[in-house]
Parts: sequence; C-alpha cells; structure tokens
Amino acid sequence: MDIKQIEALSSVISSSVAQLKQLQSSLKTTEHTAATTKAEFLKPSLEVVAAASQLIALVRTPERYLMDMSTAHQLSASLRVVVETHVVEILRDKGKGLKKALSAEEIGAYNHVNHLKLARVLRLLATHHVFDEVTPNVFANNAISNALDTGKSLAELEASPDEKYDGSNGIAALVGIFSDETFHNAVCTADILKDPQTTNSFSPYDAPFALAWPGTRNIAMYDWLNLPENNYRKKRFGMGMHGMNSMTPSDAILRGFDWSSLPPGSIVVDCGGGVGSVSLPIVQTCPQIHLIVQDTAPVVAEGPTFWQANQPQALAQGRVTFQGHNFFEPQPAENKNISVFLLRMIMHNWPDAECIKILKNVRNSCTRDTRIVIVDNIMLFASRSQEIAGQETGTSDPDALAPEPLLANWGVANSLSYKQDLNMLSNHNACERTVPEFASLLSQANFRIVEVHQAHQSWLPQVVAVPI
Ligand SMILES: C[S@@+](CC[C@H](N)C(=O)[O-])C[C@H]1O[C@@H](n2cnc3c(N)ncnc32)[C@H](O)[C@@H]1O
Repeated sequence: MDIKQIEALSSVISSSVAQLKQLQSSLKTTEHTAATTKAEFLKPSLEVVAAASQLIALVRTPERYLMDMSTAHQLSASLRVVVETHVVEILRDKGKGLKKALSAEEIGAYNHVNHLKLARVLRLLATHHVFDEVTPNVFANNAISNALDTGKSLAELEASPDEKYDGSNGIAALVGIFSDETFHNAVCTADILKDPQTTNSFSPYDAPFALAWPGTRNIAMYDWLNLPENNYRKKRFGMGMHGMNSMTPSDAILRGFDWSSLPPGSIVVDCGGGVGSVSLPIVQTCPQIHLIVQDTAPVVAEGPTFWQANQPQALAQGRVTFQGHNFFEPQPAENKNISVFLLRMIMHNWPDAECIKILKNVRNSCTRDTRIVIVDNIMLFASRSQEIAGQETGTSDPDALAPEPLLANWGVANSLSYKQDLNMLSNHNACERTVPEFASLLSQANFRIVEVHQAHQSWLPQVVAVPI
C-alpha cells in the first residue's frame, strides 16, 4: 500500500474540509444543497471528492474495487425504478411522521410495485446515500433523493404520465434518460467496438444505439426520438436538457463570450437550441439582441410555450423567433448578417464529418464579423502532461488542472465529463473534444479560434471562433 500517497490524499481532504467548515460557518443553514451550489464551495468540494475517491482506489483491494465498478449498473437500474414509479413523490405526499417515512409495503400500495423487490432496490440506493432506511424496510427521502422530485402531485403524475417531467427541475428526466436510453445503448458499446465492421466506423448509424433497440439500424438517435411513438422520450429528453442546465448557474451562458458587446440590432442564432432555454439569459440581459431559436420542427414547436412562461415580453415584442431547421441543410436564406451562431452541446452529439457539415453550413452564411460560440465540455487528459508530442497543448489554462497529488483532470470529481464522452459514443458515435480537436474541426470549416473560456469543472466552457 502506498502510505505516502494515502497520507498526501488525506491531508488534501483535511485541508479542504477545514475550508468547507469555515465557509459553512458563514451560512445560516446546514442544508446540503444550499452549501454545495455556492461558487466558493466548489473548489474545496471538488478536492474532497477527487481525493476521497483516489483514496478509496488505493485502500480497497483491486478485486473489490473492480467488483464495485462492474456492478455499478445496478445503481442506474435502481434509479430508473424509483423515477418511473414515483417513489420520491409518494414519500413526499404520503410519508408519515417527522421524517415522512413509509414502509416498502406502504409505498408499493401506491405504485403497485412488489414491496419485497422494491425494498431491495431502495436499500441499494440507501446504501449509496440516496434515501434513508430509517428502520428496517422503512424509507424516507433525503437531500439527494429530494433532487429527483418532479414537484407533481400523485394525481397529476397518474393523470398525464407523458407530461410528468414538465415544469420540474429536469433532474428526474435526466436520470430517466441516463438510466434508460443511454443505459440500453451503453450495453452494446463492447459489441460495436469488437465488430471489425463497426469498430473503425464514425458513422452516426454505427453507434451502439443501432444495436440497442429494435429497428434502429438505419436511424440516428435524434430522428428516432422525433418518431411519434417516442413522444414521451422526446419530451423527457427536452426536460433532461433543462435538468443538465439546472445544475449550472442560470447565467452560465453569460460567463464567457461578452454578449453585451454586440451592437444594437444584433441577431443571435441558437442552432439546435431546443426551446431556447439556454439563450434566455442573453435575451434577458441584452435588450439589443434579437434571438432566433433553431431546432428540428417538432422540438422548436414547443418553444413559444416555454417563452410564454418565462419571458412573455420578448415573445410579444418579436425579440425571440423560432425556425424549424435541419442544420445539415444550408442556413435559411433570410438568415443574413448574423452576429453570432451559438452551438451549445451540439458538436458533442456528432462525429467529426457531421460536425464539419454543420459548421460549413454556418460558415456559408457568415459575414466577416460573425462569431461562432461553441459551448461544450473541453476534455483534459488524466495524465499530468497535457502535451502530445508534435501537437499543440490540450489546455491553454494551467488553472484548469487539479493540483498534485490529485489526478490532473480532477479524477472522479470530473467523471461526468468522461461518462458524457462515452454517452455520446453510445448514443451517437460522437465524442467530447480537447481544444486541439476543436481547432482542427473548426479549421476544416474555415474558422479559427480566438477565445477559449475554461469553466473549471463548474459550467460548460466556451470556444469562440471567427471566419478565416
Ligand atoms: C444536446 S441537445 C442541446 C440543446 C441546447 N442547445 C442546449 O444546450 O440545451 C441537442 C439539440 O440538437 C437538436 N438537433 C438534433 N439534430 C438536429 C438537426 N438535424 N437539426 C437541428 N437541430 C437538431 C436536438 O433536437 C437537440 O435539441
């Protein structure tokens, strides 16, 4: 056992915990979420998570460690059970006593899940700190399970199951996507990677998704989500994107490119913008900007409802408009003199060839003054060195790296980025990218990078490029 390394990691934990204690003393509440969402808690929290997980890898036997990892799918599967059978809402509305607890049998009477099986699902989750098992077979929500609450009453959930995620924070929807569609797809990753026919293919039709569902051999996942029979999944996907955004500061899009520098009358096109929820803060804070939300027709059709609920004035004044558009086609002819094309979480959905097609279509309607703003994960290598011989450096910002003895990419504290990278592989045969990979993509569509805004593991970084 590497005792020196273990001691170094435990001293990172002790000093970060001391910082958290000091910060906590300035807060009036001990509530878990109140603290962890505050910006100043971010670095010490990251350090504790990174160091503690690195420590576990050192002190656990390798065999135990591998068993824990290879059985982790049961966590996803169990989360899907509780999200789809409304356990959190049942405990919230029907729970008894101070802790609002119910036995598995009582929960099962509401959601019709066999209580003996449900208790085992809930116990695995409670063992991983999601729910409390307050007495044998009796469970209550805790801070972590509460984040899965859709906010809907049981009557609403039963009356319109397709709408169940609407109006919520989107976390249950995101967990639903990860533990259902993405989980199914990931099961087939090894089959696609081992098959000589598909291993070297970067076609979106050769994603593990193609093997995971009946009839998905020749359809990309987004087109499949838009099929009428997948309406429930499409809605859940839209709310899941909202969930992803709800985990970052609401003004994250403003922390990078300077939107306020755009002159009056500037037009911003949010390509693949969903309903436009991400660009809402741009419209709210920059009255000089007109926003066009572009996405496939079925998705953008939901846009006016979102804006009516969140910024009705912009809708009434025509400051936000909607375009059903396929970004593999040339930009609509009326899109002239566009100041900025925003592409948030778009590049990571597509293999290089498709990204270049999307970028070229954008490039063809750029003027000399147009900017493109790409918002996506920027990947770091796990090694301390971020250089590949003969290539430009992977990160221009040394502050993006974790201090030693932590893994340079923040290890498990940053694992969602790496899981998302593989989610992109299993869903779309796509990937998250490093700065040099973005530079290469962009140059093939005649753009060059002028700004990189790192986000230090807290919101999505931005890459700003201009036409060459
Ligand atoms: C990962 S989501 C990102 C949504 C939004 N930009 C955000 O950051 O929350 C990708 C978006 O691309 C859209 N999309 C997929 N294929 C498209 C296409 N061919 N043309 C236009 N939009 C497309 C999807 O409907 C979806 O809204």
